[in-house]
Parts: sequence; structure tokens; C-alpha cells
Amino acid sequence: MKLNVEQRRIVELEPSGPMLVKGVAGSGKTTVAIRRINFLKEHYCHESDDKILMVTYNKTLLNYIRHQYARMADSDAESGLQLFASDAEVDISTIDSLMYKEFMRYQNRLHKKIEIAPPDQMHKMMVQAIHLAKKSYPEIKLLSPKNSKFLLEEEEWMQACAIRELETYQSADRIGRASGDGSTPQKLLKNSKLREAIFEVCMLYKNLLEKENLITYKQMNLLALEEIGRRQTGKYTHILIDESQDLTRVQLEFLKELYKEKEYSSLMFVADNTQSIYTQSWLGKGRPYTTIGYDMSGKSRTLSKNYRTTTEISTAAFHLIEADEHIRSNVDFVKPALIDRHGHPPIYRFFLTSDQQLQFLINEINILKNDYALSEICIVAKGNRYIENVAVGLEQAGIPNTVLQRSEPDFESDNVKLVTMHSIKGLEFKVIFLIDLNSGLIPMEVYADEEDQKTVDSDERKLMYVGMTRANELLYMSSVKKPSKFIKEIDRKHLRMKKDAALRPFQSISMAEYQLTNQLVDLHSKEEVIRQWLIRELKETYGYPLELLELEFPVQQFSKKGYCDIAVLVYSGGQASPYIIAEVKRFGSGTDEALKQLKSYLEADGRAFYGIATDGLELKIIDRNGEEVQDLPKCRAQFLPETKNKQQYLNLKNNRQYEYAVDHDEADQIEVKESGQEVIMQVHEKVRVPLLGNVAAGIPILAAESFEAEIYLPRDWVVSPNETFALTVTGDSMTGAGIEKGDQVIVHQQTTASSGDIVIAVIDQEATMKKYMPMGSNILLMSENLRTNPL
Ligand SMILES: Nc1ncnc2c1ncn2[C@@H]1O[C@H](COP(=O)(O)OP(=O)(O)OP(=O)(O)O)[C@@H](O)[C@H]1O
Repeated sequence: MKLNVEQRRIVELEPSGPMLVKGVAGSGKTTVAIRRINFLKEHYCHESDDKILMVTYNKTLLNYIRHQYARMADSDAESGLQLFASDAEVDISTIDSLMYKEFMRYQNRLHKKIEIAPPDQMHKMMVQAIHLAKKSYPEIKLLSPKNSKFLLEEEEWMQACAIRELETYQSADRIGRASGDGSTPQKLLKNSKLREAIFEVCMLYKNLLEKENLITYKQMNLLALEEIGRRQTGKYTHILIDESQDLTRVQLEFLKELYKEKEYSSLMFVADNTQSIYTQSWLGKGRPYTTIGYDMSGKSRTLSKNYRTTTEISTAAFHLIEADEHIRSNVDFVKPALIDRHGHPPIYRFFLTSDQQLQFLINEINILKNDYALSEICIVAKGNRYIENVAVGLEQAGIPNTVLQRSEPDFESDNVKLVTMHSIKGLEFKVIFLIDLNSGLIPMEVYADEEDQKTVDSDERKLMYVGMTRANELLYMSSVKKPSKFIKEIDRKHLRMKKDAALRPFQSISMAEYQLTNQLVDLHSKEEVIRQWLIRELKETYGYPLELLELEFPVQQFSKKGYCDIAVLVYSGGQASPYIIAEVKRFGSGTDEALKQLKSYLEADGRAFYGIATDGLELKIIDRNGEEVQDLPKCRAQFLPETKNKQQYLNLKNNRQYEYAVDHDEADQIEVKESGQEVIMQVHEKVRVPLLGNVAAGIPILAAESFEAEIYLPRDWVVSPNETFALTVTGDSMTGAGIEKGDQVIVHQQTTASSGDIVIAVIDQEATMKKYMPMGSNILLMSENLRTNPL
């Protein structure tokens, strides 16, 4: 893999203390960090005590990085694998294991044997602490066993933020934490009796655990920090921290203690705040680096190109995240730059039951098996419970699978992986199924208070974003019973209903927007909303204008007449005849009946080519023989009563004029015919060419991000698509050559020109279109309009 310029620059930056590498999902942050290890090792590790530490978030990630390098076939693999071999200079470790080791040191020093408290004990101790504290604070309503979950989380948050004193808690901005669990009417005001009481509960809780020789993870982290502080021994000359947006304050301070400052040492934070998914994250919640003692001004680098996912998946994922003002306004928010890697838009399905969802997974995986190894497929859900259920179902259907456990994840064996959204951070798979994106589950609807719920929404939105951005090629999303509100926020134009069909998922249409109402008898029928959605799809996705659509189209079946719900009529030789017919049923009522009707209509009429049956959930497309096909054809220019979207192309080289019809943006064909001729040349490939602006607008920059629009051309007409762009003509200096104001000219970017070529020349920062005429050592730029003079 060849790093891009910015990535290489970061890898080879001269170390100068703390620095921040931020970037969008899949922009190569981890890749860069790993490559930098070798660079640092070679150039900035010359003293005998120099060592490098790379910190990963969890064990799944650590093993995953190892697995990625083992798979790579080029020199990266060797350099990567060397890192994982036992190496005196480089340690790669998870933050948890580093802190646990320090905690063990603490125990050994004091000859203590402390155990991590199991959840039921934690709950029991908290309830005891609440009762004890209630004696001193009888008026504080929050001190009730029913709020034990909230108080346990509050205690954890305090520990994670290194809040040890009442005064600190009284004045703390509880960033990332909501005020209560809905049952607590009051906000946790600063310097209040309420905070004092909560602090007291937390102290009592800690003491109760201590008496039993128990400790929580977060308390253990704090002890580890204190222990390492006692030793005061910086160990590593260079530290690289992956996923640093999700570390707690205590974890960050612990790593600071491990850092050995030297003239050439470095501390690299690798972060993407958009992927910060834990309440206790310190920096990911937007706190400045100064809160941990570092000034990052002028020390941050940004990676914005997403290499992992296709443009279609990134666009949908970004659409989700962009809807949250809170996330967008974060100082470290990075807007992704899309690379030109196109693929299938995300597929979204809605199911009435979990069984239907499972059946869909089984069917789809059985089809995907032809193109993908099972190990390239991963199913992701919010909670373990949902994953376990699917794992059992897949097993019964004969699809081998593994639930990726935190401890020993196995990426090698050829089976489908199942993992929670939290644990998939940093990983990637070719195919991702994000399941159970259900209302109430993501985001969790826990707070009555709107502001509190917004805090939860932001975190959960990021979680779903993390899930979506794990897919290399294909992303499936599904909901059961009621879709998550996040799904509704993603514009339907970014989603599809089936893998190989252009149809977008069902979306309810308000009655005010119903089309073809003059042909309707009952606006209120339950089928109508499905029909209206399909009408919209036929129009917007497949390009069939409403004039071609007829509702309740009669089909003569022997002696009786049937009426199909929609017929798409197309023109041939001035005559309209049905091309596609559709049967719709009530939402979720199944398609069997509709399919049966369709087949009989297709047989009886004999003219239509395609049939479509849907209930908004299921979709079946068949051909006139009743065989299932993947998709419907899009509307083509010759289907229309008079040709639409016709464009004229003048080839200035051979002075021939052509006509071509672009049916639709997503059509993969362009039909071309020479003007005045009847013969159509089929051109099977089309290319997109960016329209960069107008000729007079200055120097055209051929950068993917900056174009106004795209125009489509037959591939054969373009020498090299990557070096071709279009400009709109603004003046009339070339009218003599047939180029009029308002025309679009197709330009090939090249460094040389031949005499007589029409060129876009840039003179004094201004672009102009002229005829190129070299005259000895001078160049004459000629207009082709008698009224203008040569330059
Ligand atoms: N310059 C590049 N050319 C091609 N592929 C690249 C390049 N840089 C990174 N990649 C690939 O992009 C994918 C994402 O890289 P990586 O995991 O390092 O990104 P990341 O920024 O750490 O992602 P995330 O934050 O989402 O975990 C990997 O498959 C990696 O191999």
C-alpha cells in the first residue's frame, strides 16, 4: 500500500513532543501510527534506554492489527510483523493491560489481594451505600435504590475523571453525563447539597467494596495511576495512542507518566472525535488538550480521505453524523473528502419480526457466499443479547459463525463474525450487517429531559456511525418492529432496498404528496401508500415520467377483466403499450398473492416485459416468463413519446455532429447517433466528466471536490477520463469554430498542443479559449471571431 503525501508526512515528522493526528473513519490513522513506529525506531531510538509504546484500545483491536499485517502481501507485512515479534525496543499493548500490570505492582507492594467486583456485588454495595447515606441526607430524593444504576454510573464517571475531592466534584462540568434517569427531576447543580450527597454515597460505596477486598475497573485504574506516580519513572521515549478519543482522563494521565521526555521524544495522539462512543471519554467529548497539560496549537495534522469505504457508504454515514449540530461543532470535527471508489449504496430493510430478520440474514449470506469468504462478513448489533440470538439461528441454518470475544478474537477461521457496535471500533470487514437498528434501542430512549436525551443521542449516533464505517464494500442495515429515528434521518436517496436493485426503501408518503390522484378512487386505502411510494420510485429512481404511468390498468383475462395497480406504458412506433406492471399489497402483508396475480396478468396481456410485486417490505421483480430478476430497467429515451434529454455533440476534430441521449444519471448506457442518421450506435460504457465552471472563471483545477456538476460522455470519446473536464463557454470569441456562448466544451488536460488546436490557455491567472498558433518563438492565440483580435 502506498501512503498518500499527508500520511507519509506524518509518518516521517520529526518528533517534537505531543502531537495530534485526527481524521475521519478509515483515513489510515492506525496505518500511519504503525508505519511511524518503524520510522521512529530507525531514526529516533539511538540511546540504549529508548523505547517505543503503541497503545491500542482493546485486545480485539490489537489482534486485529496483527491479523491485518499477516494478511498483507507487500513489504508492509514484513515491517508490521516485525513489530509484533518480541522486540526490546517496541511494546504494543492495550491500555487495560498496561494499567492492570501497574495495579498488580500496587498489590505486590502492599501484599494485598484485591479482586474485581462482579456486577451483582457492585449493585448490592451501592444499595447499602444509598441506605447509609440516606441517614445523613434524608431530604435528598435521589438517594433511593431505584437510582442505583445512575449512581453506579456517576461513581464510575467520577473515578474515570480522577475526581477525588468533594470540591472538585462540586465544580465539575459533567460533560458526557446526563442529569438523571428521568426519575430525578432536579439537575445536578454545581455546589449543591445534592452533589454533596452523591459524593458521600460514592465514598461509602468505595469503602464497602474495600472491606470485601473488591474494586471496580475504574477504581483500579485510579490506583494504577497513583502507583505509577509513586515510581516516577518515565519509560518510553515515544508513545503512540490509537483511538485516544475514547480514553478516560485517568488513562491519559497514566500514559503521560509513562512518557519519557527527551529532546527527540514524541507523544502522538491518534483520534477521531466523531467516533468517541463512551460517556467517560475525556478528549472525545470536546475537552481541550490543555486539560491534560498539552498545547496542541500548530501540532495537529488531519487526514480526511476515507480509504476504507465506498463513496456511497461514506456519504450515507456522514449524512447521519452531520445531522447532529453538537458533533459538527466540535473543534476536532473533520469533514471527509470522498475518494473516487464507487460501490453499492447501503441496503436498508425493515422487518416485522426478529425471525424475518434472521431469515433475511441467512438468505443473504448464502447468496454472498458465492462472492465473499464467510470470514469477510460481520454482523454487528448494539447489544450482546441480539448477537447471541442471531449466532444460534445461523448455526441452526448451517452457517458457521464466531462471536468475537474481547479476550481471544479469532479473525483467521472462515466463519461469519458477530460483534457488538462498541467492540467493532477500529476493525473493518468487506460486508457488514448492522442489525436491530430499532426504535428505543438505538438511540436508547432513557431521559424525559430533552437536553439529557440529546447527550445520549449524540453518543449513540456516533456508535452507529462507527458501525456503518466498518464496511469495505457492502453495508446492510435492518430494523425490527420500529426503525430507529436515525434511519429516518438518512436521506432515502442514499439507501437501497435490495442488493442488486436500484429501488430505495419504503418510505411513507403524505397524502398531500400523492401523485396521479385524478386516477384514484380511494385515497385512504391501505394499499395506496405503498402504490404511491412505488410511483415515486418509478419516477425518481427509474426515470419513468408520470405521463407514462397508468393506475388500475385493465388486463383482459379471457372473459373477465382484471386491473393491475400500476402499468408503465412505453412508446414504440408512436404506440403505447404496457412495459412494466405492478401489484401492491398492504404494508407487511406479504407478496405471494400479488405475485400470483402478476403472473396471470403477464400471461394474459402478453405485452408487458416486467412485473413487480411489493408490500413495502418485500420486493419481487419478475420477467414475462415469471422468472425472478434482480432489477427493473431504467427509462430510456426511446420509450418516451418524443425524445427527451437529447444533447448535441460537435466533434471539432472531424466536424461531425452527434446526438446522444442520457436517460438518467444512473443509466449505464448512452445511446449515440450521428445527426441526420437513423442508425444508433450503442455505447456501453459511460464516463463522468466534472464540469469545473466557466472558461472565464480562472484557472480550472481538476480536483474531485470542486466541480459544479458532472456530465456524462461515451467512454470512447474521452482520451483519459481522469484528465478530462468540461467548462461552460461564456464569451463569443470562438463562434467561428462553432462554439457558442453557453455551450459546454470538453477539455483534455495536457502539457503540449499542436498548431491549430483549440486550447484553454492561462494568461496572467486568467483562462481563455483560443486557437493555438506557434509562430517561431512566439505563440499566437487566435480567436475565431472576426470581431476579436489575436492575443
Ligand atoms: N494510502 C492508502 N492507500 C490505500 N489504502 C489505504 C491507505 N491508507 C489506509 N488505507 C486502508 O484504509 C483502511 C483504513 O485504514 P486504518 O484502519 O488505518 O484507518 P483509521 O483511520 O485508523 O480508521 P478508523 O478510525 O475508522 O478505525 C485500511 O484497510 C487501510 O489498509
